[in-house]
Amino acid sequence: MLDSFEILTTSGVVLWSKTYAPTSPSIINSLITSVFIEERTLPGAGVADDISAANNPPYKYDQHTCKWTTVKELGLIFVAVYRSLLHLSWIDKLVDNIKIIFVELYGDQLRKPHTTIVKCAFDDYFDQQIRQLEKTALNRDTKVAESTALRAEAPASVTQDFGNEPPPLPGILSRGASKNNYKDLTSNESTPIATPDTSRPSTPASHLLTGKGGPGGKGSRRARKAANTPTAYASSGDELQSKRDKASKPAVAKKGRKWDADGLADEDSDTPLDYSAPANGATSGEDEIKERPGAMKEIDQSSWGWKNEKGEFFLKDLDDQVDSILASATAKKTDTVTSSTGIVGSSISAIGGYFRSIVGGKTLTKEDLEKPMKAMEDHLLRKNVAREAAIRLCEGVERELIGVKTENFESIQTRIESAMESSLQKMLTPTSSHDLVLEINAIKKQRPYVISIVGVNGVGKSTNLSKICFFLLQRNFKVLVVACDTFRSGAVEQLAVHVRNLKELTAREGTGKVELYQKGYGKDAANVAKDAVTFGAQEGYDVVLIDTAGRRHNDQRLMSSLEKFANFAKPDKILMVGEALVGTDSVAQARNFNAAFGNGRSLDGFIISKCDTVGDMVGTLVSMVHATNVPVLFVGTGQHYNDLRGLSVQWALKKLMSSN
Ligand SMILES: Nc1nc2c(ncn2[C@@H]2O[C@H](COP(=O)(O)OP(=O)(O)OP(=O)(O)O)[C@@H](O)[C@H]2O)c(=O)[nH]1
Repeated sequence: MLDSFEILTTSGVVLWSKTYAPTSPSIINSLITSVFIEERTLPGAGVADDISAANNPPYKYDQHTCKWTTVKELGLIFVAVYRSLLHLSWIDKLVDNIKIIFVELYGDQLRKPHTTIVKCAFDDYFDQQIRQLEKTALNRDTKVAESTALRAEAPASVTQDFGNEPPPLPGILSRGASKNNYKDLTSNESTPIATPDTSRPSTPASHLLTGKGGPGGKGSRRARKAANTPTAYASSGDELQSKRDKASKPAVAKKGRKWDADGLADEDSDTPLDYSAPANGATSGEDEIKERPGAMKEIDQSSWGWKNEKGEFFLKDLDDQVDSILASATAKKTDTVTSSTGIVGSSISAIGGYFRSIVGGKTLTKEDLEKPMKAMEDHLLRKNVAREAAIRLCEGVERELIGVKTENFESIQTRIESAMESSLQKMLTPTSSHDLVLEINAIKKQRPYVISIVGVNGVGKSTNLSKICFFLLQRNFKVLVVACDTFRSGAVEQLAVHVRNLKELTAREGTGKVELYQKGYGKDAANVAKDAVTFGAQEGYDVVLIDTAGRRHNDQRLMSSLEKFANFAKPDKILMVGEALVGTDSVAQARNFNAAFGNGRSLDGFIISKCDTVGDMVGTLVSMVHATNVPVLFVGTGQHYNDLRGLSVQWALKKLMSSN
């Protein structure tokens, strides 16, 4: 458990702080005095070097430990204080990330001479990091728990090996892994800075900073949303809205909506969820939605999208901003490292290290490879690859290596690289061409090309459908977007917002044409899809893009309605969106969706969404392909309409083999 975090200048002025448990000011005062004022030599202390928190020795005082890092150029110190009894595996990452984010946000202001920041609204950014590191720690903990359970069944000689990763340790997780674990003892307001109370008394404040409050001072996205109280959201914003609504209303027992075998709502079972236009026959476009009070009319643009300097729309939130700050800092670091290495570079040395005991001139046997392959399997598990997929990949590598005569350590390492590369390549490379543009052009004169998007709830179906739509619009196609999520309240409006954004982009760029087809809620999705395809053909659309309701892959009833859907809509492509974050469940998700369409119909491809949020842990794409032999066609890399990429096997390989 973290007790407090402070950002202060080397002269002792506190720029920002957050306190979770009361701590004595003398802890940080003592750190400053010992390390920064008296410049006592601590082994490895890096005041002058801006080195990472992990490389600065912890400073211990009165049952507390301080982890810190510095930015010499700006004279800044970042300190986290926690009880020495605890081992917080994520603490160095927190300190380093906070340094990167703070410098990115306020660096320019701090560089200006004679500037004083009166108040800095950094709380949101700090909380975001705590949340994110908590989530990562939780994922790792779950994975290792699974791994440990499986190892318990393994022979005693097989020991658990975490490689370079520290084993999971109690910290945030030991307190229940909930985002409410921390009680903020400071107010919700950011800590005022540079006041006598918050300045460290032991040193002169030579470096007072003033200014307008930095980027955070403009108000967080969340704060703006709350202020605007919008009626519809383009992305998960509607979830926030519903949370606010719930909080402000007295609890009323809610009657469950009943669904029949086709996923249709029993009309009498509950209040209709239809907030869209009255379904008065074949409707297209968002105009009719607008006619309904409280639907689209009052949308405040700041609630659903941002515009960049060119005036282009994109969806963005705090997570996105922080991720891109950290990613660009990592990219700068990686550039320097990788410039002297190959695609995988030194990263594979983590696994190559297991071969050090094998001397040159030996012909490799299965026994020689047993330990290194186990290490490689663990490495892949840490990358979010499901166990059975990791085993299959390792078997491929093992097959290539057995019987190979070793020369020296370097040559084994190169062989592992190429064996793993070819094993991955075999798994990930589609066996037939999937050039969407070619396929659409081939049939567009006769009928529209029909694409439907399926997947579990919240994985990014609508967002990635919109990205595909944007891709098609840029290629001048005429696209009909169909709202077949007739189930979740707000889904139609959400899609309408995407269509409106895309229309605006299209109008500016003068390419393609897009309309929305929707029949509101509670209708049979298969019938809506069929009607939409007929409508699309009549109106000369090139592509019909169908969004569907999210469903749990193990919900028999909702999954069975996919068969009727496929029969009625007759899609040319059924694409499943799988979330990169999903982990081991990916195999079951992929298999169940692949088997749901009946009549020999199966999935045609995956879109792996949210790859930007998992760093190097892109194993989900391997797991899903392994489970089904269905190729990954696209990866989602963010929340902007152009954050969609075709799969590059080299990119996946580099991520999977890196030792981070
Ligand atoms: N960072 C990131 N976020 C994404 C990506 N794709 C989608 N999202 C976000 O994921 C959230 C859910 O996306 P939706 O498109 O609403 O998901 P959905 O599957 O249609 O949701 P349901 O209709 O409720 O099942 C939104 O906040 C999106 O902005 C991606 O590639 N990267």
